[in-house]
Amino acid sequence: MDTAALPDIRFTKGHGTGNDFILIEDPDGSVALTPDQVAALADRHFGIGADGVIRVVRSAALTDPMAVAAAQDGAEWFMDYSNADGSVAEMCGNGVRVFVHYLFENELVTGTSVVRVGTRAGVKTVTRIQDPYHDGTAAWYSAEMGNWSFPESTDRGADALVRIDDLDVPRAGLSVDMGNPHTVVALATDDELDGLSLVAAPEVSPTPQHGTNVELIVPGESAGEEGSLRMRVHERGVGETQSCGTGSCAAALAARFWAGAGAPDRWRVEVPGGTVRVDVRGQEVDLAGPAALVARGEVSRA
Ligand SMILES: N[C@@H](CCC[C@H](N)C(=O)O)C(=O)O
Repeated sequence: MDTAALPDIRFTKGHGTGNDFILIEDPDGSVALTPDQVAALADRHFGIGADGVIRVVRSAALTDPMAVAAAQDGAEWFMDYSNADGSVAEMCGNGVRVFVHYLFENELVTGTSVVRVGTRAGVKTVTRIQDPYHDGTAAWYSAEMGNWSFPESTDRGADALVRIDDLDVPRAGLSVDMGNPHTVVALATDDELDGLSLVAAPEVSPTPQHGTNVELIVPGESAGEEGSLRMRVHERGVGETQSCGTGSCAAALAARFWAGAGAPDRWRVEVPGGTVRVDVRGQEVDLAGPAALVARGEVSRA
């Protein structure tokens, strides 16, 4: 990492199901990193390494229209999220849980278990909850992710063709708008999912104007009212990651759509980095999962 290109900054490293982030606390909005600086920090060989960089900043300190709207809506804190390549994304489902965990652990918010967070995809309400799947000590949060949508053509169940290394023929994909763009592809077996290389970005046609995250899923057995699926993901602006929160929501919505009438509204999503839970509530969706902070440090030219 060329530290000369970076301001002196303190950082915290955190993750949600292995989707890892560098958090920079900047309450007054004085640390505006360039895309190159974000990419330098996130570089796994020459930097700290992360899937994304999150600035923890007061909504009122920014001029971004979404931050201005968040401040007017009473959301004190804004999640300023960038992908590892320095591109800005609208939303990060794992990131918003880690963000709220950071606020609590650093006493930037006290006396409540519910926080409303400004994001580029609108204000999200995040609540600390009990881990529904394990008896461990992991901190879990549920985020109201807001509205989702399929494209208008979805009555056919697919609206894109996706070419993936190691698969001979393109597969049908379903686009899901979670505030950020997703394309979900169902595969037939666990072996097919596990055997794929996701080093290269899957090619999606027609090419989405702003790119897309691509989720590969294998739906599993339902347990009572809860469906299940396994997922791997290639994230826009990052590459393959251990988990994607908005991607898990998109995957559950696609699996539920493909399963047809009577499909469950609750889905357990197994990703390489752990387990998250998705609840569909009509045109809205909630995402629950763990959040952890693992290290603190300082980037310094001294
Ligand atoms: N990992 C995130 C999604 C981050 C943004 C994504 N790469 C994009 O460009 O849309 C999540 O947990 O949702």
